[in-house]
Amino acid sequence: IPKVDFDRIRKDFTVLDQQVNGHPLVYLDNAASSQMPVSVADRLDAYHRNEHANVHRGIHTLSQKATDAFEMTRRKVQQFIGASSSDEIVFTTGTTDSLNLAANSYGMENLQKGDEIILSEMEHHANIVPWQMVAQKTGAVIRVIPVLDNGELDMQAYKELLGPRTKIVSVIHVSNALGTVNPVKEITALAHEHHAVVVIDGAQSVPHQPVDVQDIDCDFFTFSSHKMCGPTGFGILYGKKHLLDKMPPYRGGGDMIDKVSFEETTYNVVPFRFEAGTPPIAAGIGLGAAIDYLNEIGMEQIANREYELVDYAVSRLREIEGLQMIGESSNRASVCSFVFDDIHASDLGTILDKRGIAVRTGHHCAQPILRRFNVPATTRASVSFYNTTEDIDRLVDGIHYAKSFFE
Ligand SMILES: Cc1ncc(COP(=O)(O)O)c(CN[C@@H]2CONC2=O)c1O
Repeated sequence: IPKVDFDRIRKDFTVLDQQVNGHPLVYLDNAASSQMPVSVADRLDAYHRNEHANVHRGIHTLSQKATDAFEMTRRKVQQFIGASSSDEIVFTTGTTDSLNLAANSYGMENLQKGDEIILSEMEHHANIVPWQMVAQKTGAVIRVIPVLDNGELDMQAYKELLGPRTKIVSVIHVSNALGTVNPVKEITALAHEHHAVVVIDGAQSVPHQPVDVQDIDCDFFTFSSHKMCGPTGFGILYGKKHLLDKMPPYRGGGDMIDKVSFEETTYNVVPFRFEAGTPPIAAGIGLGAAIDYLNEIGMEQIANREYELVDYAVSRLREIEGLQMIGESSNRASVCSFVFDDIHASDLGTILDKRGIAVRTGHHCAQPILRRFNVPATTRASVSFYNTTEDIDRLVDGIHYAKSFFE
């Protein structure tokens, strides 16, 4: 496989060419949202300028062309995550929407009082709150897999939590707060031994490594376009066809119906049953362009590049006196989270921004895991394949500069 020239790749991200506060931008907030290559921005521009029309029911040419381009993304997503059919690809507005759909449609239909939903201590709020809402309505109970001191799941505790009342296991693939990559294939196999259904929150895995949902054998898988070089406002719920077929829609309106009368309404087939109203057409086409871009580089190459960068970041950060990494797992993707005893994360983030360095500080919509590590906030640097070791060096220099303020 020819080695990818990532220096040339970086030039595709013109947003990185700017100055921030008089310094060249160093963008290390990719876990929050990735940047968009020129080819995706151009695709969106071309659609808006020359191709826009509403999709699915138009009989005129422009509508058909927009429909073809939009539905092409469904097939691209199917191929990208290794689904067996494009019918298993539901378009949503993002991972949060996808998880709410899984919880409100599959959850509400299949949970009885006393049934158990297993989550983990490191979940993002998008994979906690929808299940709490459904548990309140159904009387189901939420059980939580603890996280070890190194930021990995306590798999022994997980095995002990599994039992005859376990109906759903919903866990994060890669922690957006710690960077830990969880053994989702093993988690799924263990859950299936107890006839539980498995939902994987893949928001932080799909952008950074090859994902094969049939190999994992999970029942549902969710992710967002804006974390994988695509536009915001668009995401995916993958679901095994035999499960989606039995799920009721949880949002009603146009397109998701077959026949409507005031006496009775019948629904469209899967996946359209779950896609009410005019979809974010441009964003869907933009995601298709993002997948083309990622496929051209190759997810293996992207994963290897990012492992190199995150390993370099961890080794350089570890040299800094007083820095405490939160989440020490060697099996990590993209994210480094850290704290200092004597510098609050938001102060550090503000000073880094003054030097053109973009990181995220706070609880990263994962308050339980920060509480577990007894920290109010962390500073999180998250890399993507278009970052460089110079970006990491600038981050480390920026931290030393910030420390000088507090010494
Ligand atoms: C693991 C995980 N799950 C769900 C979500 C929600 O995705 P949407 O916002 O696209 O619905 C995020 C977003 N990550 C947050 C967003 O900002 N910083 C983060 O780490 C996430 O990292």
